[in-house]
Amino acid sequence: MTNSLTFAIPKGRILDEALPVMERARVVPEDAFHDKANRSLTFATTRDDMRLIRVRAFDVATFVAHGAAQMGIVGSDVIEEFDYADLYAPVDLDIGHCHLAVAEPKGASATNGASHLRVATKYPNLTRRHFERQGIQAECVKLNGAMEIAPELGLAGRIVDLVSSGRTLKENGLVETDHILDITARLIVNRAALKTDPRVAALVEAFRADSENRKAA
Ligand SMILES: Nc1ncnc2c1ncn2[C@@H]1O[C@H](COP(=O)(O)OP(=O)(O)OP(=O)(O)O)[C@@H](O)[C@H]1O
Ligand SMILES: O=P(O)(O)OC[C@H]1O[C@H](OP(=O)(O)OP(=O)(O)O)[C@H](O)[C@@H]1O
Repeated sequence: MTNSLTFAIPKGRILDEALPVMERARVVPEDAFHDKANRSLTFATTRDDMRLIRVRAFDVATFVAHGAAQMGIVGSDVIEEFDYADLYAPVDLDIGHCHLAVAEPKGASATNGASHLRVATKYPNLTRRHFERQGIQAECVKLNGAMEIAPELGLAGRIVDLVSSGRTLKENGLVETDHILDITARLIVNRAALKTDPRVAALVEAFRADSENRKAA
């Protein structure tokens, strides 16, 4: 067998939408992958030259950028936050729709006139860039989840986080004040692998063709 391809996918919420897209590109995990009790992180696929790894969303980009995985699926939020030069995102998969937003406690108007702000977020780079464009220096407090409780506990006056239905903000007494970035999940590939391994290029074409078929339908 030739050297194996490694395809990285996030373990959380994109997964359900990603699996049918992957299946149409003939990337199909073994049955054990669907067993919630299974603690394995590596899974065989129906291709004997490909395996899947299931990792955290931010780590998908890291594995692919370093060539430890040749390709993967991840939200454009993660791609933009890291901005890895070795990562190429050739196909918008039109799944995992959400947006990145600034939010603050209802009635606070905390950003008015300030030149320096404290912001709780999982996205310090995107946050700093967003506020820099407004001439504001953002001091970021890095959290990995549950950003929405930070203002109430005095950790930061506002948050930058993903919003989909808006329910999490509402149920935590926050309102959106700025829409930063629309987000969808993308196919990502390692640039060197794309140049040197024709199987990677063929898979990119399979995902691209599926995406175009869906757009045309
Ligand atoms: N509310 C949402 N609606 C739609 N897509 C979302 C939403 N929240 C996050 N996403 C997308 O899903 C990705 C997170 O995927 P996932 O839940 O698999 O992450 P994870 O690996 O479980 O994250 P964590 O590191 O928090 O454990 C985000 O990067 C974003 O692209
Ligand atoms: O607008 P909504 O539809 O309410 O979705 C927004 C929530 O979804 C994401 O969290 P997720 O559920 O992925 O959990 P996390 O805190 O572990 O990231 C995000 O961080 C928000 O908390």
